[in-house]
Amino acid sequence: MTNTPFPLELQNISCAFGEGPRHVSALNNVSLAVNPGELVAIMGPSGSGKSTLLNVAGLLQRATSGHVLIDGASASDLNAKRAAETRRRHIGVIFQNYNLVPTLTVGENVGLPLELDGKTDRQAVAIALAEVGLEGFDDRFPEEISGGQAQRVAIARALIGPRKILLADEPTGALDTSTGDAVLRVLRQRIDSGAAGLLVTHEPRFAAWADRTIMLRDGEIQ
Ligand SMILES: Nc1ncnc2c1ncn2[C@@H]1O[C@H](COP(=O)(O)OP(=O)(O)OP(=O)(O)O)[C@@H](O)[C@H]1O
Repeated sequence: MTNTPFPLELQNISCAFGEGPRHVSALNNVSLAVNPGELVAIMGPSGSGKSTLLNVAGLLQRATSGHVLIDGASASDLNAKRAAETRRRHIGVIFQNYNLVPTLTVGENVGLPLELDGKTDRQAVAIALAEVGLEGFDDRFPEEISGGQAQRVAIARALIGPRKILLADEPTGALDTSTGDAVLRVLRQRIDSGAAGLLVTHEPRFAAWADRTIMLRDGEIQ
């Protein structure tokens, strides 16, 4: 019998920045496996390595040592182009800052991951925008919407297409309580339909949406 691989697995990840007196060990031998349909909250004090862990899992930051496995295949040594392709096809990342492209409309921003893969799909864009409560916003530009709406556009962009891994770094930061809950509900629905997720949050109230919580301290799982 073969074991089904985890959608996302981190094996013995260490990540250091800087040299000499500027050396910082952000992550120290962190291992974590996430099942399909599982949302794992990552909590811990400021500077404990939460964002670094998310960036390594999202192939945005290379670990100093250890492996990132996606569906059992090593993704740690991909070059930048292959890492970007893998991210676009399999991983949705919601950043603390929204990273919307100012010269593209809301609809174009949301559809960008599909567009880059040559798969324009206006219907998928409309569905993703409706999921975050922004139907009809397609033709607005980022400067014409509020901070909370921009955050929801970024979430729609992260959710579009069949992403098997969803990574969210304080996704509720700029949102009022009820909109924050609505966003978590959308994330939770995607997880319940089979995606694997990591959610960095400072708020126990939002961590309560996760199936389990890991605590980081000084780059180590407690
Ligand atoms: N690019 C970088 N260069 C140098 N040091 C970095 C870099 N990125 C992170 N660090 C350091 O690594 C450690 C972990 O940072 P990280 O951003 O992962 O923490 P965090 O838990 O997400 O913090 P916060 O809750 O404040 O966002 C910190 O000491 C930080 O200063």
